[in-house]
Amino acid sequence: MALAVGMRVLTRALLRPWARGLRAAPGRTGPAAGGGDGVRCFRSPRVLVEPDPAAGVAVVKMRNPPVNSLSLEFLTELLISLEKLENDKTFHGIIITSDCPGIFSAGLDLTEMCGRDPEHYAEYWKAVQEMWLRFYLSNLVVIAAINGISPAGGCLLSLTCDYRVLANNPKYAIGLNETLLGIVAPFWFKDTLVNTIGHRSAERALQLGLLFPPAEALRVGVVDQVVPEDQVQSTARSVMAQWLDIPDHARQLTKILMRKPTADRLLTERDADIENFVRFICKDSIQKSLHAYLEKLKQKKG
Ligand SMILES: CC/C=C\C/C=C\CCCC/C=C/C(=O)SCCNC(=O)CCNC(=O)[C@H](O)C(C)(C)COP(=O)(O)OP(=O)(O)OC[C@H]1O[C@@H](n2cnc3c(N)ncnc32)[C@H](O)[C@@H]1OP(=O)(O)O
Repeated sequence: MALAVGMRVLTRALLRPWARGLRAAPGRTGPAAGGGDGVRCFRSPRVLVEPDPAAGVAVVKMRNPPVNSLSLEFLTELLISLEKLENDKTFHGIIITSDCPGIFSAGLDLTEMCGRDPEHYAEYWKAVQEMWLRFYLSNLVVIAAINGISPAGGCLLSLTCDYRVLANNPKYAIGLNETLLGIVAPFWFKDTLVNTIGHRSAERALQLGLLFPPAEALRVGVVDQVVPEDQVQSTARSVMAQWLDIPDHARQLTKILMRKPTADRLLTERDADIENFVRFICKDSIQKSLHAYLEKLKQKKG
């Protein structure tokens, strides 16, 4: 228990000033209808939290249209929602899913990594690290109900969860496809994938930038279950019930035992990782590839 408490104190201490600022800002987040049972539901412009207090579960819906790209503001709102749910003893599990049809998350927001200054890149990267740390080490059971395509950072967010349910739709794919953009998945992205699918499969997937369609994602282990699209949420709910049957303290400590060594690697190298990112992303060649990639996305529309 002391270990679990220690980890929570540590991760809380890591909450960035940008998050503290936003938390204090009136009107950005606030209590909304949660029923007459005293349970509060928190909303923010890009995150909709639907609480089910009787089950001890909240559904966190990402709604940052058009593609749920993980912008600085969106990451901040996600972290604040997670923290509020963790601090509310009513909740033992969350289901993270998308409110944008066909897209779970398009990953990191490319516009945060293009044409900005080094200070911005550093701030953004710290927020990405924070998202990974907070979700990966959350004391809650976190289940991803993946109802759309989930490349790169979207896949990373799913990989932080305890269980992944993917909709069986041939248009959906999931994976760390960074090399296709000419960029390199950082060591903690890689570690998370290795912990999920093993070294050999991760090496192949990372070098080739593979985006796995549902059947392959299940075969390689990037997801735990593939179900018809209309059963993603209900499956996530029944899996959640099974996880919540386990005594919470034993499950939480086991989670920390499994994940702490991976998280510690980033925690001890956090500043160096930010410096590496800023150095890498500021390179002319990288900026050119990212600009070209964004242009290609825009031109796709015709
Ligand atoms: C040595 C190493 C040291 C340090 C580390 C250094 C490196 C960096 C590591 C960085 C890791 C990066 C992780 C990432 O997540 S990068 C992002 C990867 N994401 C993708 O490749 C997905 C891109 N998007 C798509 O493929 C499609 O948009 C998608 C999701 C299939 C949806 O398709 P569709 O419905 O047709 O929608 P559009 O393509 O038309 O897109 C609509 C609109 O959204 C914009 N957009 C899409 N994706 C992003 C994004 N990730 N960020 C920002 N904006 C995005 C797109 O441009 C369109 O904009 P418009 O203005 O035209 O409406």
